[in-house]
Amino acid sequence: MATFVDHVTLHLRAGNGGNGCVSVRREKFKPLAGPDGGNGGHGGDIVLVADPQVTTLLGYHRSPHRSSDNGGPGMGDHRSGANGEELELGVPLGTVVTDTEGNELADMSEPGMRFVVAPGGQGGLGNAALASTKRKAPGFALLGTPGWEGDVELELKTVADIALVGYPSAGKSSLIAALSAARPKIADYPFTTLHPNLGVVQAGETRYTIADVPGLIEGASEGKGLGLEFLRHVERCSALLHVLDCATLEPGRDPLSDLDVILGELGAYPVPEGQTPLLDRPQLIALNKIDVPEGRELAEFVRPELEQRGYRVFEISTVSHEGLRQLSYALAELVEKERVDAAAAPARPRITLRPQAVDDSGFVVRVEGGSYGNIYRILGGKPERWVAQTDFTNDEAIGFLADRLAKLGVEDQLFKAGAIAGSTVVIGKGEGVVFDWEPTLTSTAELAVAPRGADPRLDENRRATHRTRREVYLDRMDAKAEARAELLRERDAGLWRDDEGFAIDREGAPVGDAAEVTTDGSAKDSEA
Ligand SMILES: Nc1nc2c(ncn2[C@@H]2O[C@H](COP(=O)(O)OP(=O)(O)OP(=O)(O)O)[C@@H](O)[C@H]2O)c(=O)[nH]1
Ligand SMILES: [Mg+2]
Repeated sequence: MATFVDHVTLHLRAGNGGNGCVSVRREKFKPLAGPDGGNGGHGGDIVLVADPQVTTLLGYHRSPHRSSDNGGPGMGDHRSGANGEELELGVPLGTVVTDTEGNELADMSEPGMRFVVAPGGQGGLGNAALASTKRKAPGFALLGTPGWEGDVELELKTVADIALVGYPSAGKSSLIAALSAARPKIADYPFTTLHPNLGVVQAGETRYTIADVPGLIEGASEGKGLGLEFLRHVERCSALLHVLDCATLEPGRDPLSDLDVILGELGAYPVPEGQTPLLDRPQLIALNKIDVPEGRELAEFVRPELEQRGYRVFEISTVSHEGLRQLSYALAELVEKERVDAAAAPARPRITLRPQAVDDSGFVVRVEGGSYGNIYRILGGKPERWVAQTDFTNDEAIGFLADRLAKLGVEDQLFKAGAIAGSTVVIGKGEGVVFDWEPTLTSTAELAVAPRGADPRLDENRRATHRTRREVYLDRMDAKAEARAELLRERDAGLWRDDEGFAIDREGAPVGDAAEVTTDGSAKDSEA
């Protein structure tokens, strides 16, 4: 069974960048002749290309996982790794790309349009490229960054010059089959067509496309029948052809009231901003099934009224092919006019070609409370990429990262946010990379004054100033003096006893048999 797919979720993984290489050139008599590690190659991008040859998203429905090649690693002797090959995915014209939250990323409406949906990772620099006058022989290289990985939604919105609209079984599919090479399913029950069919019509010099859309019923714009789901296909067509059934046997239906219902539904459909409301687009009317005698009578009966309402009306039969030629030429004329108008109209604003504008300039420090105190989270394109590029088993690489972060101003911002030495710092979203922060700034003066309003000195590690220390000293001296005076008073009163509990007489000599052990000092003296 043919499945129609107009909506798929693609799972993408763009190639990772290759790692840079650490290598030192060796020459005869000169074993350390400078760094020569090459750069890693870039990972391949995944690119969506609007391709008129592709008509369906079915291939992506069947295999939604796509990935592009990784970049090759750098090598010694200044050899760079190969770039990963770009993966091009052809999508039909009219494919709208959205992220998983439903934000539109790109509208693949023009043939050949390219959209980098998943950028590949960056290749890491080799140690040759990292050498500078200060760091003549780097013992590290940068890692390649991972390619973009995630899901995007593809939705096919039919783009055609003319959309056929009408009640179920009005003969829309029959008409497209009669006018073009399209062979949709035709049957005598409502909602035979479950997905739009596209047909290409050649009328004289003009070639145009028509879309056969599933039948509309009352309430379609609120989602009744197959309505809402399919009105969005009408949204992308520049003109409408109403197909009205003149031979229906259903009670209570006639071409005029059918038209009013359809117009009501089209009018209630909210088109996206910047697009012409459906009813403001050019419309023609085809009165179908005039091969049936009652049908022809009815068509002739309603025709004047429709013309009075300003429509061009065609009486046709998809069975006998009566009236089809005039209709196809009239449509061609309309399409030509639309094309001229569209060319004259100011160009529509260009659409975004990147998933998000890559904001590489800045970063933010976010303070998050945690069970072990505040966590300082650094978010930003550069810091996050730099972390991904760092080989954390290599101290030199870590030092390089620290220098880069400091140069970007990350340290200053951490101070401002109130971080102190030993604070937990996380770079990146989610788990990120966690550090115990060791400020690399050398000036302690800077350390002390930096966190305005949140001076760590006010908290635990308070260091006494000269003055307070003096005060404390004097206090202590006073207390000592007082204690001594008290002691002397007690001794004078004969109350005082030494540690062992012996009373001491006025001269300071112990009383009784404790003579040898009065004090440590006197015992030592006697030993010596
Ligand atoms: N007698 C006669 N029957 C027709 C004509 N056009 C279509 N039919 C019949 O009407 C029925 C419905 O035709 P479809 O072309 O499937 O109608 P549809 O508008 O595509 O219907 P849905 O896909 O359900 O919306 C079929 O049985 C056709 O054979 C016509 O000009 N004359
Ligand atoms: Mg149909």
